[in-house]
This record gives sequence, C-alpha cells and structure tokens, in this order.
Amino acid sequence: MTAALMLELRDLSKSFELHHQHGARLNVLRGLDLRLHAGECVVLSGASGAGKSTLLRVIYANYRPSFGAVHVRHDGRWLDLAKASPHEVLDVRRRTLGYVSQFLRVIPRVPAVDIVAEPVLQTGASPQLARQRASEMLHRLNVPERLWSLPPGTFSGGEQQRVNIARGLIVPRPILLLDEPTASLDANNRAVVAELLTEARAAGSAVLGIFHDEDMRDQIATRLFPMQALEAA
Ligand SMILES: Nc1ncnc2c1ncn2[C@@H]1O[C@H](COP(=O)(O)OP(=O)(O)OP(=O)(O)O)[C@@H](O)[C@H]1O
Repeated sequence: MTAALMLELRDLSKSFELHHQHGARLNVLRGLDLRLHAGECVVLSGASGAGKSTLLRVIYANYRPSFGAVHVRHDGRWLDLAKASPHEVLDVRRRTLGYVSQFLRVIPRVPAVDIVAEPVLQTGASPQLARQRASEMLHRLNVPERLWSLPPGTFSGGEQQRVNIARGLIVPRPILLLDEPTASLDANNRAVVAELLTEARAAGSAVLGIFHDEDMRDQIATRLFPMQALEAA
C-alpha cells in the first residue's frame, strides 16, 4: 500500500521586498515542487542562506508565498494554505501541522511541565492526564525533575530546547516541521529525539526538517531535498 500524500508544494516562489534598499527584491525560493508522504522524513539540505527556514515558514503560513500553492491534507480534504483564511490556518496548526523551532517561547511564570502539557490540554484531556504525559516526555528527554516546576527562562540552552521538543512532539501531528530543533543538544539527547521522530513516523506522521548535524540526518532522513541559494533579482 502506498503511503498517503500529506503535503504538496507546487511551483512555490517567495521573494522579500527589501524596504531599506529602495524596494529591491530578494528571490529566495523559485518554482519549487515537493511532495511529502505519511511516514517519510525529508531533510532540507543546502548551504546557509539557501532558503531552508524560509520554506518551513512559508509552509507554516508565517510567510505568504509570492506564487504557487501549499496543499495540506487536513481532516481528509485538501486545503491550499497560500489561500486559506486566518481561521483555517489556526485550525490546521491546532490539529494537522506542528512546528518545532530552535527556540522555546518562554511564558513568564509558567512552569516547564505546564508549557509541555498545554497542547494535551487543548485536545480536551484532563489536567491530570496532560501533566502525566508532560512528565513522561520531560523524563524521556532527560530534563531533571527539579526543573519541571520552574519557568524555563533561566534554563540552559539545551534544557530549553528539550522542553521545546517535548511540547512540540507531545501530541501526534500528521505533519511535523522541524527547524533545527536539536542544535544545542548533546549526542545522548539527539539520540532520544531521533527515537521520538522514528516513533512519530511509525505512527504515520510526515516529517520535514532542517538538521545540520550529519549523524542526526543519517539516523532520521528517508530522503534529502537539496536547496540552492538564488541570485538576487
Ligand atoms: N523576513 C525576511 N526579510 C528579508 N529577507 C529574508 C527574510 N527571511 C529570510 N530572508 C533572507 O532569505 C535568505 C534565506 O534565508 P533562510 O533563513 O531561509 O536560509 P537558510 O537556508 O535557512 O539558512 P541557515 O542554514 O543559515 O539557517 C537569506 O538571504 C535571508 O537573509
């Protein structure tokens, strides 16, 4: 049986208008096509500045593409995020499309365990169950228990990153976008993340990510998607 197509980019282009340079345009993505299936892990490769993060932000609808389509399978039907309403984008983000970046958005005074538990609460689960699931994730990612009840503002870079990954992976998502989520992790914790991603794929998630670490790439990528910087117009 062939795996379900989950995401399809068609003829996607993105350029930025540089307001400080008399409206010059910077072309970052041009005519890009990509298909992502359930259970795959496609890793974006290419030099710094090739547009890898921009591509993930366009898919997550942080940036609107200049041209082309971002078709996402949402609730069994196809939706073009390039044309979707803000309400539809929020619904897709809540139930279909997860995004884990390098940085945790710290909310003052909210303990780590509650930051991780929040996506579970949003599914309608009880606070007890959400906290239990959050504790399991934090434990798995080797975040010391003494930190769970503290807000992560003062945590180390790697500790914050692990809280961020725990939050990003705690609820299974049909499509997962990962922008270097393991950049500050040691080899042990990278291996845990690789394991969590393998489990997510086995459960049917389609993964698209940026990983500069070669070991990590070798462990998780089912395919590479090479990208190249374009010349400025
Ligand atoms: N909001 C923006 N406004 C203007 N230019 C931007 C914007 N976002 C990205 N760029 C430019 O787009 C190009 C691609 O950036 P991007 O961050 O996508 O590259 P990348 O491949 O992810 O690089 P790296 O591996 O260094 O993170 C860069 O030249 C960057 O300056």
